[in-house]
Amino acid sequence: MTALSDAAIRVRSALEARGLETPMRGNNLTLEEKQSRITGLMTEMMDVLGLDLEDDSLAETPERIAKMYVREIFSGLDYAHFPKITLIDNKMKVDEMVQVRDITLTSTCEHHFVTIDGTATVAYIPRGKVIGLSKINRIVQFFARRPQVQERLNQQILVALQTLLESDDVAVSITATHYCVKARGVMDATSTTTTTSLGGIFKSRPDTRQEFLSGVVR
Ligand SMILES: Nc1nc2c(ncn2[C@@H]2O[C@H](COP(=O)(O)OP(=O)(O)OP(=O)(O)O)[C@@H](O)[C@H]2O)c(=O)[nH]1
Ligand SMILES: [Zn+2]
Repeated sequence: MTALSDAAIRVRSALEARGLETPMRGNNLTLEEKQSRITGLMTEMMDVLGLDLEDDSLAETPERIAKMYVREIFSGLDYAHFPKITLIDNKMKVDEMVQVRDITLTSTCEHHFVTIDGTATVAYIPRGKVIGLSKINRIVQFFARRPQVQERLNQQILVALQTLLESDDVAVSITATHYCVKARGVMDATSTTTTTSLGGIFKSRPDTRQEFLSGVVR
């Protein structure tokens, strides 16, 4: 088993303490065991649907789906995949907002297991440390690679960054299309959902809040 990084352990504890962790019971299965179990279950599901698993196009679908779940779209359930975090001392004494806009976000709705397709905007006010820019995108991706509801995803990214930066002054907003709304059910092809979580002075100071939100709403 891979040892978890200090960053991963601290982020997981912070989420647990706030009741924001994804509901997980965990188990001792290895990646290979998970893949093999899901392959069997997908084979059964396709069989129940009456599909011909001997067809050359369908034969490997159960295995493909299992690999996709475990190693790609649900890989964020395992903190062994938490990104390596680079923090540097704020020697340049930045004290204004750093804002990263339009971070690509692809997640999966936990109610229907279909795609959530959107973007995230993240901002923070540097205190003692500055975080490597790409690490913000990687943290967004890590939590997106779980079955999610957008509200929890938004909060998990916020708390992860607050924990790593040791500062409350972080803001996160996500705008996304839910394919469970667009491609089935209510079949609304145009609506998008925006969620926002504000911490520290983003919440308490109207001008800071406004500066962040003006970068989100175009
Ligand atoms: N708050 C929230 N709701 C979500 C999210 N993703 C999907 N949902 C909603 O979860 C709800 C599940 O409702 P149910 O009535 O159990 O499911 P359903 O019968 O498939 O409902 P319809 O989607 O209305 O057909 C739906 O209203 C979805 O739109 C999300 O990220 N946040
Ligand atoms: Zn859904």
